[in-house]
Amino acid sequence: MTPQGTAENRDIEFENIFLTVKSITAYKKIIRGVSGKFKSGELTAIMGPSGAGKTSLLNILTGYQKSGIQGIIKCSNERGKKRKKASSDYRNYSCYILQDDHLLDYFTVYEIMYYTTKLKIGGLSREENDFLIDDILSTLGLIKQKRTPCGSLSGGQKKRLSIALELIDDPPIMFLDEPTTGLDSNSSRQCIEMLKSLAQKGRTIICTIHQPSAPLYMTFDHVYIMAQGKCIYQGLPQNTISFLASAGYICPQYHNPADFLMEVANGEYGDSVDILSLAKESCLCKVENVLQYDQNSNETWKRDSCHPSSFYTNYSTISASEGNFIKEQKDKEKDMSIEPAIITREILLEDPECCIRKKPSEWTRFLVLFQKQLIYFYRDWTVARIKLILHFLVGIFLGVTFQNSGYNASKFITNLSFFMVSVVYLSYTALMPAALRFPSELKILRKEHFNRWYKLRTYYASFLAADFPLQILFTLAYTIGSYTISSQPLEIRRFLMVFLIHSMATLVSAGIGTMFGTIVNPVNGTFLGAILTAVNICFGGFLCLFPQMNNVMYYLSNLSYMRFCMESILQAIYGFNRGKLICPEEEEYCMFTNPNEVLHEIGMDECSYWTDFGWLIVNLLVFRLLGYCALKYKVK
Ligand SMILES: Nc1ncnc2c1ncn2[C@@H]1O[C@H](COP(=O)(O)OP(=O)(O)OP(=O)(O)O)[C@@H](O)[C@H]1O
Repeated sequence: MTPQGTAENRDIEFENIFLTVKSITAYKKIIRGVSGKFKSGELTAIMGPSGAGKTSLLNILTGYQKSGIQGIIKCSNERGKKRKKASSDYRNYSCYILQDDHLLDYFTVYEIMYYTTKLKIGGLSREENDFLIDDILSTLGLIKQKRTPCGSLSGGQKKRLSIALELIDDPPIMFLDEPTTGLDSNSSRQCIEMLKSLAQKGRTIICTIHQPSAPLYMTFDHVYIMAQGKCIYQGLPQNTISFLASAGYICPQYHNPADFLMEVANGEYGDSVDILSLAKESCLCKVENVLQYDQNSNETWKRDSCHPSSFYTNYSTISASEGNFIKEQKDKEKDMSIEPAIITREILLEDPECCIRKKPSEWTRFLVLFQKQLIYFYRDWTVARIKLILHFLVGIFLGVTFQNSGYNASKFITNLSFFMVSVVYLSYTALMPAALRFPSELKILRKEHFNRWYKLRTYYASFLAADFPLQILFTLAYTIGSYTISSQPLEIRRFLMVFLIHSMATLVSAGIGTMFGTIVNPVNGTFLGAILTAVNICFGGFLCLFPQMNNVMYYLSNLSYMRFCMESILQAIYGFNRGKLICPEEEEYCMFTNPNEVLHEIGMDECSYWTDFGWLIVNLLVFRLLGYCALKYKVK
């Protein structure tokens, strides 16, 4: 139940990892044949100058980066009983805490922990759930902030909360990208000490870090130093200075070894990367050779054998052939296929089921996510309340503007304008927020989905289930005022038919917004959405009447959801045996008093309300499906 001490021991070993990415003009090698081993029970720091490839390596090890990789990653448990598994299984035992903390500001620490526990672990009672939450929050020193909204937490507290969320299902392997970035030295120390205590309980913890202070550097059990996509040192932090000295780089007295290492890696003492990576290679070779003779060797011995004094001798003998070695390495890199290959992952697992807590069903997750969405809508007053009030006020405003147009035969053109304006208003106000919403939530979604909190389709279904009623509520707020004040026929049936089509216009355009906003960036998403809406308006059958459209445009108008909206609304208003329109006494002449003549004049007399409604349903399904596909593509 508790997070402490229950993690399965798993080591991570990787060999000859290469990463090639395609930039705009050419292929670029980011990681150049790195190997290493990160042991369970240890806190490992991946360090190096900016651009060294730390995050790229972490992305490869976590499975976040999937293309352009070559090499082997092995994950084994304590006893190392071999068992092959697919790469997705490897991820089942790890979590990845990204550099930025993507948290929902409107939830308190307890609430976010509560819902995440519900998403990750099935079958817990409320008491068990609360016990687990308190235990984790106490471990991470967040118990006092239990009722604090996430948006009000400090940077360090947010980082700890991100870790706490991933500790809920007690992953044996944890990856953290720069957990101390943005923290002051005291918070950085607390964070690293907390990670170290978690590692001591058997977890494999790997993090990237930028230039730690000297005491912090010595806190790590293992450091892995990178420069220019290569590993230049791996081992105990305490051995760094003597390792560098053996390679000819003498650390000045009282100088932070981590700083000195970075200076060397940055080339401040000449081109050192190849020399150091060669030095490190020879050190490792020596360790491996000796290990072959002594299978019972323990870890301390292994590290000692990597001590520079023993290494130095070895390095001297190899340095004569240094040029050849470096050339060999470069040739090896050239030989690597430019076309990215998929990485081979070999998983060595004892019993994969034993360390996984019971997962909740997707239905349970759906309910939890649905509840979360509703709370979010309720708490962010800009999402629901302000929109509801504005829709109501705008409905009244437009109703007054188009007053009496509903029954007045002399104002039938004005009445057509009223419905066109209504459909356009509802479309724009649904499309724009939808185009902006997912891009802003994509990072949270990506993190949670990557760490297996839920399936994407579960999230999407819960979003739709919470969003649809809200959109329909907004539409109702608009329709009530505008319909009655503009004097449309006061018949429940006709009102409901218009309301239904207004709702469809809202839901279809929100689907278009989601699709565009997800595929391209928010700026382009709103731009494309605005263009599509403008084209749709032209095909609505009012600005350009269908009888006056050429054949090609008329058939193209079948692609416009606004055409179906206008046809069905005008059928609901003027069709279904409506009585004659009133021609006021002050008017000398009314062209049409018969509603059928109005429909005939605009070429909509042969339309069917329910057929048009059916086409709107098709539009809705198509755009929502495309929105889901776009989201899936972006998240993956
Ligand atoms: N998709 C990509 N296309 C082109 N270059 C890339 C791509 N991804 C990473 N790089 C380059 O690879 C190098 C390593 O990037 P990475 O983010 O791994 O570095 P880092 O060591 O984590 O740096 P920092 O400490 O600044 O975060 C950088 O020079 C970066 O510009």
